[in-house]
Amino acid sequence: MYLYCPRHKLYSTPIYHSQKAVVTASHNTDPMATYAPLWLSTSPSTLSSPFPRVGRSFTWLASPKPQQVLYKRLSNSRASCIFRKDSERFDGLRTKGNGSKDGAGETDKTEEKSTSTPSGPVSSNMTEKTGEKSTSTPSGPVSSNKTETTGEKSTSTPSEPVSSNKTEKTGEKSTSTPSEPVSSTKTEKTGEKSTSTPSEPVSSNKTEKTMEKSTSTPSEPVSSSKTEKTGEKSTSTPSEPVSSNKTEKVTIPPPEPITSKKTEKDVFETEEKLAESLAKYVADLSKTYTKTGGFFNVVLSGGTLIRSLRKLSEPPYVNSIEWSKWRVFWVDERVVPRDHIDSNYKIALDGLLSRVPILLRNVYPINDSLLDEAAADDYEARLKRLVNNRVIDTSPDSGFPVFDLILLGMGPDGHVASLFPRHALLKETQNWVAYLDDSPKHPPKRITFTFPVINSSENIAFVVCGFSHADAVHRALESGEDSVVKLPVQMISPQGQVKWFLDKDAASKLKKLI
Ligand SMILES: O=C(O)[C@H](O)[C@@H](O)[C@H](O)[C@H](O)COP(=O)(O)O
Repeated sequence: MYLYCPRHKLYSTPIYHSQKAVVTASHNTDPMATYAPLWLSTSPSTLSSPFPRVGRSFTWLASPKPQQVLYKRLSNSRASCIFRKDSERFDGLRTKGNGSKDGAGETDKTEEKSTSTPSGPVSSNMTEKTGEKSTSTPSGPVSSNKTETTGEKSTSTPSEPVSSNKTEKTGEKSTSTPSEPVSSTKTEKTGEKSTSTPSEPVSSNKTEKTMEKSTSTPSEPVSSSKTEKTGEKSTSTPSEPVSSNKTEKVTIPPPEPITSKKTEKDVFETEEKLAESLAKYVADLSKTYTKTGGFFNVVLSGGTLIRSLRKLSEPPYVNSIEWSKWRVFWVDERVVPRDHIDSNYKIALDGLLSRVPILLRNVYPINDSLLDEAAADDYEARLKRLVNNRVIDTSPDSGFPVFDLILLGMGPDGHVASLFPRHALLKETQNWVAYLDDSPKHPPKRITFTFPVINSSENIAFVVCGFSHADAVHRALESGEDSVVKLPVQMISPQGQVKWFLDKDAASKLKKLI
């Protein structure tokens, strides 16, 4: 099923059978503003009845084979339909950039070419391939595809044009079932349901490095438990046509009613077993996001997290993961030179990235020639260029960047990233990246993602080991809404999935294990 705007000869998102849509109001500057799309009951030649007016809802008819999906799923389970000319590529698509020097941290010349660096939250049109239906709960992309528009230049000779208007991701869902945890908890909250089908294994990405064959079998976490919470989620849509000076979008609730955002926690007997399960989780997500050409935008923390990711640099994952499709960012970073012992980039490079065939060009450390606030501003501007070039998704709701996976540690005081208890940055709601020079954890000067960015992530995984974290883990997972002063970790409430990887010590003060 397509939406079609006869006035602008624009096709739109193919819609699945029985989906409902509501046309909301639009900016009159928007080429689609004046007209809601005309429904195509079968193919462009047989247009269905005149299109509904703004504000009315209507049901998609039977669905012919969709061509291209052009919508971004909104965080509250609506998807805004963004049309494109049936014969034209996306405007703003870059031809293959001349790229920049390979190597981590080199400014990507094509990044620089983007004309605008959005000031606040960014909304951008995205290419979306069909998100195939899944029956399972979302852990993979809610629906996020990115047109590859920057010269994502590989360090190896690209076998195909590095940048094209090729779409990169399908809304595929991982079929990952983590190795049986001894305990894991699933908390159901209202959220969004992905509708992608379980992904098939991607072709393995042969690594240039040979590693000893690992004989380890996926680990058995100590315990796991699932609890269900339900809640209403508003999918408010304008009841009245809104004045014509707003952006008109077709908002499409998902084919099925929204379901739950899950918080899972797996507890493992040892850190070794945690590391094995964490590697499988990350590899499964990578497979989901990189299937049929998508990229996997991963965000790392500092601290002991990297050590727990070590299994990714061993077979089978070092060979099976499509590392060339990984892009790596940092949720926080110390404002020190990249080769400094305190640098999270150095920790990750030494502990993981130098051991896997990742393209260093797809690794985005901070610009270590900048100090203080400038380092944060620069990283934020860089992210916005990548968003503008459709390398990173944005949440159509909030305009903040949407990463596929953010891997977080947590301090004993409940800090996450470099967001510390009672710090002013906990209240930051506009900037994507903030600077602080009073970190209670050494070193004092850092940059950090803010909560709006962290909470826009499609998947968040906490990796926490050690008895010293047990109190904060208990407060994060069991203190509920009643705690007067929230720890930073309690302010993590993403639209996507949250999974906790805990060793027994860190989970030792949890009441509900099974
Ligand atoms: O740059 C940092 O320091 C980290 O990003 C920080 O947020 C870390 O993840 C926690 O402090 C947990 O650190 P440990 O895992 O070492 O306890």
